Amino acid sequence: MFKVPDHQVAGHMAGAGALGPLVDDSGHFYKPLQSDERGTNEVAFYTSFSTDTRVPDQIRKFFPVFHGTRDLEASDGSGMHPHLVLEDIISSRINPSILDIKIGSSTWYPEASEAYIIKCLKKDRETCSLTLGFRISGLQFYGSKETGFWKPDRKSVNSFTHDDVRSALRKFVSSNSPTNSDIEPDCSYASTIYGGPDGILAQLLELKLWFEDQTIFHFYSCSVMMVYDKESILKGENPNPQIKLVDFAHVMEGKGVIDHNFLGGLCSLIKFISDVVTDPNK
Ligand SMILES: Nc1ncnc2c1ncn2[C@@H]1O[C@H](COP(=O)(O)OP(=O)(O)OP(=O)(O)O)[C@@H](O)[C@H]1O
Ligand SMILES: O=P(O)(O)O[C@@H]1[C@H](O)[C@H](O)[C@@H](OP(=O)(O)O)[C@H](OP(=O)(O)O)[C@H]1O
Repeated sequence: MFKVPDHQVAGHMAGAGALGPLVDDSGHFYKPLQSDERGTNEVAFYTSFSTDTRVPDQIRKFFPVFHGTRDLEASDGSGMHPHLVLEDIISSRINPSILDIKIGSSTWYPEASEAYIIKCLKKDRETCSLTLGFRISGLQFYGSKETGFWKPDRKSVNSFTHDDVRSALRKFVSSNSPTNSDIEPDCSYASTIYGGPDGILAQLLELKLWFEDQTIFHFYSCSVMMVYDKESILKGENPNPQIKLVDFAHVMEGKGVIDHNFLGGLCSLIKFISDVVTDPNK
């Protein structure tokens, strides 16, 4: 039985007459192929990535597992449509806190059309991408049974300033309510979620090491998803903080050159997160 995902935070969403992803009970996430070259490009990326022996095994855990493509009844009611069949990186979690962070100061690739470059550059300028090297694309933070989720709409997230980004990265790991802007985030989960040998910072640093070396792919407009279960912390269980890369519609060949656009953004994100870990009371 296919349904609209409960916890999607960004991107094209399924809805009345809108084409968007679906999930089922088997732990799969079905992303409809976008009708232009974005769809075929994303399939080509997953196909080549999953068979490329140059990709180290320990790096594969940062990508959703790819199970090919499948024709499904599209969410917009337009009939059968091809979908990427991906590992659902969220569905096994209860009340997950999620951040979708689009990496790179430039979301457009050099070979793109003038019209596409203009569209992306406008967005990169209006958001934090150009100045920070990344922008928050979407988020949902779990507060408690009483407050539920903080899930600001797309327009508010796109207008985040540097201070808003800093504050969001603190709220993500705080025990107090994310919805109440008068309360200073306490960052009391910073060491559990960001820090430690299995924390988000360690994972980002491992990914960075690969990006310092790999010249196979250039990941334009790709996101790092960060996710954990806040309720598990409250129960004294492992909140299982994880990063995963998603959205490969604009991955280009690296042609022997490092992906300095992605690497720069990743370094900037790492610095923001290390600041929270080093000085949670700032
Ligand atoms: N494998 C996955 N498992 C679970 N959720 C996912 C997965 N991939 C993506 N998502 C959810 O869907 C959202 C959008 O994903 P993605 O960026 O791939 O879509 P898109 O429509 O191409 O986005 P955009 O409009 O930014 O290009 C993510 O923010 C996340 O909430
Ligand atoms: O950041 P927002 O406000 O969610 O805006 C979307 C975002 O910039 C996507 O990256 C873009 O898809 P591409 O990267 O694939 O171009 C999409 O274009 P679209 O509406 O033309 O699909 C935008 O709507």
